[in-house]
Amino acid sequence: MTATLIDGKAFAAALRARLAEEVAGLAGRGLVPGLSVVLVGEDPASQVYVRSKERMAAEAGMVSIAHRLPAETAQDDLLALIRTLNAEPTVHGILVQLPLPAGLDAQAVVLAIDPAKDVDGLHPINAGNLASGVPALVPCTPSGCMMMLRDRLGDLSGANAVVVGRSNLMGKPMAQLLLAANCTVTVAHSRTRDLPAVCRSADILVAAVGRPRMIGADWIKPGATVIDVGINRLPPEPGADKGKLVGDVDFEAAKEVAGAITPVPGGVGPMTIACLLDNTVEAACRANGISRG
Ligand SMILES: Nc1nc(=O)c2c([nH]1)NC[C@@H]1CN(c3ccc(C(=O)N[C@@H](CCC(=O)O)C(=O)O)cc3)C=[N+]21
Repeated sequence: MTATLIDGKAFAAALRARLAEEVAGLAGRGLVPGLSVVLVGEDPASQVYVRSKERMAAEAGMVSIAHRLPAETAQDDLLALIRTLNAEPTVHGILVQLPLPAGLDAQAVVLAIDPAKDVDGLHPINAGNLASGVPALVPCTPSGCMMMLRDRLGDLSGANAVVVGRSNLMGKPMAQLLLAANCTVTVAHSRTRDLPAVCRSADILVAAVGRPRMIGADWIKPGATVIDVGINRLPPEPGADKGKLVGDVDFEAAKEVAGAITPVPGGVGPMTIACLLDNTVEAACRANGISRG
């Protein structure tokens, strides 16, 4: 069996095209959605993502401003920037790129963000609303995964979904969204007993552990839908300057067993950025009392 490829890159491009139309309509009414991305330190991978977010926001007709701060930035200075962005009416979305350099308290920074501008959906108000079934700003990566699952499977009711990974940014909100879609949800992690057997019970398998190619073919139920959230850079081959980007799933092996699978790159990553733009439009509309169609 050879799996259907879930083309996140194409899906994201279509979503961004729809957003560009919506943004053009909003701009005609004098509202230009604005996103501020805060990047502390010089992590090269983070710099690539932040540039990509800026470019795609601009292509969708939105304003995106990156704030680049040195790794030695003091906690109070970072909090002061967040407070300035909270008070700035042209900024509708604030994203602080994680992880922060050592010495900075990410929890305190997230708490300082106005929940209405928290386009990462990390503030406890948004996380709590999601868990309570109240409309919330939902973390971008899980939203992108849900869009691809709904597109592929339609109704998810009754499906056995296994999420491997329990981070606040991905595993936990993913589990909440799957639960809200009436799946039977298992959240597995590094201490789970017999992880391969747990994964093999999944009709929907979402891998978000950050271990390159950990999930092999024999961990996958034949015909399952596999969403690979991992973005792992392998060490470069001799002579190459950049290592290969791989997921948490051994794609070449898994595609012979799964019913459908997302590739890395070109799967969840591009959807994350498109959903970030969607959240920014959502925040801008809510701030201005505009209901989206
Ligand atoms: N507060 C916060 N929110 C985030 O959402 C967040 C973060 N911090 N810190 C870093 C991670 C990483 N992340 C990615 C987004 C898009 C791609 C992406 O588009 N990847 C391309 C390939 C990019 C490449 O070639 O390097 C793809 O998968 O096709 C990757 C990674 C968001 N993150």
